[in-house]
Amino acid sequence: MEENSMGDSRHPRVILKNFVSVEECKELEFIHKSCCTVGYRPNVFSTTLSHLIATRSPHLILPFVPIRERLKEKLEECFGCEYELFIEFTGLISWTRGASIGWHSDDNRPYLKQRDFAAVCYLNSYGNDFKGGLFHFQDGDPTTIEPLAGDVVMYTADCRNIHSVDEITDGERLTLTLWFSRDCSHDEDAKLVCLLSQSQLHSSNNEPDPYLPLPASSSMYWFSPDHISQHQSGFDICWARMHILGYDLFSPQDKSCFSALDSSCDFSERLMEQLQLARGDELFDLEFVNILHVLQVVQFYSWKASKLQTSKVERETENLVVKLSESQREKINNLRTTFLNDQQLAETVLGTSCGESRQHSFQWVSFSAAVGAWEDYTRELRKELVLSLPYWRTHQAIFSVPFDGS
Ligand SMILES: O=C(O)CCC(=O)C(=O)O
Ligand SMILES: [Fe+2]
Repeated sequence: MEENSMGDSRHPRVILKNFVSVEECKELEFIHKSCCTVGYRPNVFSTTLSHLIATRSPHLILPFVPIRERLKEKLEECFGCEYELFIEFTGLISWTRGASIGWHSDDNRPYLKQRDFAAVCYLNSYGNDFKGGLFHFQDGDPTTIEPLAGDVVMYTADCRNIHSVDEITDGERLTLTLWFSRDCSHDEDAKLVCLLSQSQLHSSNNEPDPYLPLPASSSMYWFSPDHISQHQSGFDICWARMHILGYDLFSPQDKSCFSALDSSCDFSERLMEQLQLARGDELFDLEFVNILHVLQVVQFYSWKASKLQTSKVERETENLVVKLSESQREKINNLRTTFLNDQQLAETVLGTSCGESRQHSFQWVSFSAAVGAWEDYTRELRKELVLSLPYWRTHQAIFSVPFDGS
């Protein structure tokens, strides 16, 4: 089928090539890998916009804004329903080994009847980043879509577009998925503006540092193979993502409850504790406020590593790290046993044999530069959010506000 053309009216659908830029894909990948929770189905992870607000990272909504706008405009144009649609849901969704979905339409539950259209943006690529995961339409053309970063598929949510996704066999398949509704009572924007207004009030109430993320309940980050044995076997997905990238975590507080054998201490509290990063036999000097804080910086470094390496980093390497002592190592191992209870499973689910050659070489000097660059990035987005929110509240809608004086 030709790009942008509606082809067969019995199966209203559109494929857009390179609709999302490489840089936009990378930024959304950074957000997902530092903020996602376990999803609604086995081996699926998701990041919703309301979750970003709830975990004190509302500024991370901003990178979605221009993409949502362009998608809605394009969809309305292609399907001839200008000014009729509301975004019902926006989310980053990743599927890992074992995830798949059989033939279905996207409005196939009583509580999904408000869905009129779907837009799926592929943020990474079949073959490069994951294996399996091909998208199929049951009838009409095209039948099969090979997900490629930047491409978008849009289709009606009804039974004219029955589709399926093959099982993922390796890697992590990432999409930005939106559903649209004609029913204004399902407008996601109005709900988000309301949540943002509340969180804004909250953060002005003498919060020490509103830039720092706050983890949700630990169960939202716990991956267990059977969904029954919570906290028995499985792993914390934040811990697992850092493990996959070669990091360990150390708790500078000398608390006995960090022993894997001591179950009297509340599990969820440990994620909120101050943490330090370790790598090999080295301990990074900086203390992070909680697991999400470390993870955002680590993922930011992964995103920006190549740039941070080529730019001249003037800072001294010494004083950044110390050698781990024997007892510190032991504490790290205890932590790991608790949070990566099933290390093998974590590596199978979140690790990949795809694209291993693209892993950048690690340097503490450039990591240290990434800490500062992450703070700058966060501060800029915060500023933009604070400026945008009054306009969003007035219009009860989320849109790009041009700050050029107009
Ligand atoms: O990710 C895709 O390609 C489609 C996913 C899907 O069908 C769904 O979430 O309903
Ligand atoms: Fe679907």
